[in-house]
Amino acid sequence: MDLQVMLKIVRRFAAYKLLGSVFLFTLLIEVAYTVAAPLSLKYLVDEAFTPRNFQAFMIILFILLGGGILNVIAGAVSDYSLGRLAGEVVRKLRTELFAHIQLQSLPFYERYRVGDLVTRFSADMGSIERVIRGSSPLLLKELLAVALGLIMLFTLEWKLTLAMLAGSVVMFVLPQLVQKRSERANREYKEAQERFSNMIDEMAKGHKTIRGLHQQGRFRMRGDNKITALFKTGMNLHMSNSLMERLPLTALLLLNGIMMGFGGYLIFHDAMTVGGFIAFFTLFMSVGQSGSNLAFLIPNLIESSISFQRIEEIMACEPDLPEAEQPVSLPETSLSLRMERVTFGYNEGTSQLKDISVEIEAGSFVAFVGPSGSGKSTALQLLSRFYDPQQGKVFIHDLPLQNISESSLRKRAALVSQDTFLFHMSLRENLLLGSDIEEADMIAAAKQAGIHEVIASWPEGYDTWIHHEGGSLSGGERQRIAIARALLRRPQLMLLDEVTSALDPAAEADINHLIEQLKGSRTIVSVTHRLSSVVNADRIYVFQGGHIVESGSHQQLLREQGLYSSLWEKQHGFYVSGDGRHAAVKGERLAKLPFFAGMEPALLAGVAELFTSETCREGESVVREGEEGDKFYIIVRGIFEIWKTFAGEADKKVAVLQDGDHFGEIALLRNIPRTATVKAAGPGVVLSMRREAFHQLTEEHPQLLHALEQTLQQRM
Ligand SMILES: Nc1ncnc2c1ncn2[C@@H]1O[C@H](COP(=O)(O)OP(=O)(O)OP(=O)(O)O)[C@@H](O)[C@H]1O
Repeated sequence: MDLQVMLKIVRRFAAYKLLGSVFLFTLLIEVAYTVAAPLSLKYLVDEAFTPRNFQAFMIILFILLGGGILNVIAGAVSDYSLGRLAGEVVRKLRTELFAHIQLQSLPFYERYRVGDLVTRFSADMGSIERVIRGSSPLLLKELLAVALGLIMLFTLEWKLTLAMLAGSVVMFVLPQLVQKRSERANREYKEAQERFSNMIDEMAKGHKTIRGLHQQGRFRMRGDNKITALFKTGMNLHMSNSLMERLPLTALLLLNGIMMGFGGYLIFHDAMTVGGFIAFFTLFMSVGQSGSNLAFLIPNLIESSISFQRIEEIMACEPDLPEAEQPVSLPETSLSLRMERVTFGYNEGTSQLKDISVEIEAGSFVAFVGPSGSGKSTALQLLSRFYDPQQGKVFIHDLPLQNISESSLRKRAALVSQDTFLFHMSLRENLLLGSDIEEADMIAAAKQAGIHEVIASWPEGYDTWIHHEGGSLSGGERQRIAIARALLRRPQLMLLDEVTSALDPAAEADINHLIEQLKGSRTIVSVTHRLSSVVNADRIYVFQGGHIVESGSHQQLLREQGLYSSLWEKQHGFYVSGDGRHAAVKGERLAKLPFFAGMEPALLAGVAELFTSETCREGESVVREGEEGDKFYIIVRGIFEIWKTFAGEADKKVAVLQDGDHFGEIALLRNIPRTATVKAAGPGVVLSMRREAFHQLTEEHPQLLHALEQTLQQRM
């Protein structure tokens, strides 16, 4: 056990001086009584029973009885003071840990997973509490009992006590030898618990994906492995603890032998009375019992000191985004933004943003667009200070972001992200979040976000209880609730991350209309992959590979014929119904696919008719790795992730596709198993064409087949 750790624990007790003193004083009375009681035997036998002295008997009895009553009262006071003391110490530790975790930002939550933190609050705090309430008072009691008992033993018969002490060294030396092993076993068991909790958390949160990708078997296997690890580390811990507990008991047997032998010798040589031996024996048994109780406590103490160290490890994490020493507040006007030569990477050695500069005027509507993974959302996270840049600076209203007080920033700026989190409380509470906003304002915000009618149609309306982080709501509903939640706080700065990605075209048009209305009075930065949403933006920044490669208005960017214009072309040429359930593609759009390039328009119009529209739910797999492929797909709306299995590793997301992308064209040629799984990250609409339908066409127009063969050969 680390002495430093023990000192830190003791220091926590020292903060409660009065309670601590009362506890120690009453404990002393209890121990003194326990130790002195066996001594009465010597006087009972030698002074009262043997000489048949009734008066001495009555005095001893009276003293014993008085001491007993005092002992009972001291015990009750000791229990109360300990209860309060332990409660206060644990409460303070919990509050400090909770507050400290709240100070942390995203990098901390990426380092520590849910299970890591939950285990610290549950198992680790539990073990510390158990030790504070149970083991540490026992430890003190037994230590005092051993110390006082030894003094008494010395007064009774010092030679015998010395002989016993020499023997009892074994009692304490042996457990020391296994202590390191026990500490290691303890740490390993706690880490195994942590890993298991993390897996349960992942399983609960990802149950849709697990089912969607048919991963139950693999998860069961991972679960079995983790349970087996818990079993093995638990067994190891049990064995090392048992060993620690057993060693002193074995040593006690040895000591009994010494006492009988040497004690008998002293009696036979008239160096000790029988009463003295009985008192010595009884007292020694009590001291021995206290000594072995101490040994039983050691595993508990080790466990709690490891738990304490694990909590200290969290407490030692400095917040990644500290508040400035003299933070400034943002004014209540619309706010300008600036990023100056910002470079940022989530991990050391990587850069997701490379030397980017952005200038956003107060009250303007600015969009960040670009391929998936190009860094748009990262830039938004930096603007809302969920991370600090590694190089360069971010300014709001010409104030360095790092100098702005967190409370002012969160009040004036609202980030609406893709992963809306809804709390386990009523919808009303989820919207208001403790603020005293009027009901009418809440409803107005919900109407603006286009969610009021949906909520009003639910039997319990705004009092509907939200379960599973809002998992039973559709992605679009969650997104609109998040927009309403942001709107009703009337922020001057709205940072929107793919807020329309889960909405149908009609709802998307409403939100775009809302943005149009809001701009001017607020500054709006919108990250989106859907370019039709940003045609009216004052300025569009186009991201690629962490750089800003183009910027300007929609018309300017189209004229530049660069990345923006090619993305725009890719996303156009589709027809989508207002409810987003039906889609069709125009022949000229198909001409942009490499294998249809150069085809006659009439022929492409025929190909376009072969497509049928399919809608996909969030988490649904459109194609599954290993399954027979017989369809080719074009994404009309939505974000789709490509997942691949790698032997001996967890499945990996290898790419993300979005509006206008296509996949699975090889299925038009031959029947080979799919090489990856394509899963909808949110609601989506795709157009699909079956191989048989395509082949009917290629029988009449064999050049189609030839073109496709050629393109695929080039790509493979
Ligand atoms: N928390 C994170 N830790 C490590 N890497 C991350 C993290 N978040 C994003 N990335 C990586 O940073 C890069 C940029 O991601 P970002 O989300 O900013 O891109 P994006 O352009 O917004 O794309 P998308 O539209 O797909 O969200 C990607 O390669 C992504 O994998």
